[in-house]
Amino acid sequence: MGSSMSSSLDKPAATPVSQIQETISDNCVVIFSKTSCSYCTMAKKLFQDMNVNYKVVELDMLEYGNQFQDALYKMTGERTVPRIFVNGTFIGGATDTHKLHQEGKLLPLVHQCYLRKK
Ligand SMILES: N[C@@H](CCC(=O)N[C@@H](CS)C(=O)NCC(=O)O)C(=O)O
Ligand code: FES
Repeated sequence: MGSSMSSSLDKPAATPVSQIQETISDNCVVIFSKTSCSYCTMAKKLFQDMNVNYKVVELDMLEYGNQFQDALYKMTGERTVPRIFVNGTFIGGATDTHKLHQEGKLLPLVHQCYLRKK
């Protein structure tokens, strides 16, 4: 499963927003998470159960994680975790993502991204 940490995210966050934008354009599914957060674990499990690869950024493992949370606040209106992006777009937190999945809308978004990258 794609759960490796990016070293490019583990340095002074001069432009955290652009680093986040790069990460979400490089990966179909990105979960900004904390290792201590069970909502985050549930969100990861949702994608695992769908056999969908995701990139996870564990903000509590990054020296500048706080700055990334500030950037996520600017981009999404909340600095809570998880913050989940699919196909380059913010889809919400854990609750929103589970709801999208229940409505059958999550997998189509992931597939759109796969098709785009072919
Ligand atoms: N309904 C939101 C709840 C998000 C939330 O409250 N997250 C808490 C942890 S479970 C949080 O981010 N607290 C602030 C922090 O960790 O910086 C979701 O499903 O994502
Ligand atoms: S579930 Fe409590 S920190 Fe996220």
